[in-house]
Amino acid sequence: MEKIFLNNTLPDIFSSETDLRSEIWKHNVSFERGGRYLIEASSGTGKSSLCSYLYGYRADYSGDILFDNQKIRDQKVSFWDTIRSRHLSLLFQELCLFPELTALENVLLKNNLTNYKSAAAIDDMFDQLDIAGKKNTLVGKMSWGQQQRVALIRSLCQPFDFIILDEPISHLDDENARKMAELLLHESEEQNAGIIVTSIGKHLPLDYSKVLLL
Ligand SMILES: Nc1ncnc2c1ncn2[C@@H]1O[C@H](COP(=O)(O)OP(=O)(O)OP(=O)(O)O)[C@@H](O)[C@H]1O
Repeated sequence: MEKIFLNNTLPDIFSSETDLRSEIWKHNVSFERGGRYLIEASSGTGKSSLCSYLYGYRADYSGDILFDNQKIRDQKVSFWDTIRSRHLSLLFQELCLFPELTALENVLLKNNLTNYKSAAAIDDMFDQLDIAGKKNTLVGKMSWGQQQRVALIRSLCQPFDFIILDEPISHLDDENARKMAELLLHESEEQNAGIIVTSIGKHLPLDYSKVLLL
């Protein structure tokens, strides 16, 4: 996938809104593979809705969203299976890790779908994010900031053309945010992938090619 295109897209819930200041809703917006995009949002402007639309969980919007030239509305489960395992990775704001599994088990669940990363490469990522000692800890017993790092590692354990990160550093200090950005950038450059980050506060420190207000 080379391009994600939003064509006059608007969540149904905002259809009667007369004071939209968004640079995304009701606009034509392109996210290009290889680009780095920051979406700055205030609470309630539809950040989670946008992520749900792009990941195929919801379609309560007007206008269109296209992956390359293909509209994503009404696509079959098999389309989304391929997209989610090979083309688009999402780090959920709520992380969606399994608390009753260890950090490593959570990561392997994803990696086993494509065997994209070797065991050594996964170990390296735990090292780089300073949570090597937590690999065998149950996620339910980890802090939220530690869980955010596990969720990033999991999101990198698949091939992708684009990666979407929904408020990835809300619970991280600057040093850990920097380490996360470094790992993300390295992995994305290897795949020439596009990065889309949302933020309502602290920004993941990247050299963004475009900043858009939601
Ligand atoms: N599953 C849903 N179906 C329909 N409308 C929804 C759904 N979830 C949220 N909304 C509505 O969409 C609007 C935007 O909500 P959304 O959760 O996308 O915002 P957000 O920018 O992510 O907010 P926050 O940063 O506070 O989490 C809200 O008015 C909300 O009521």
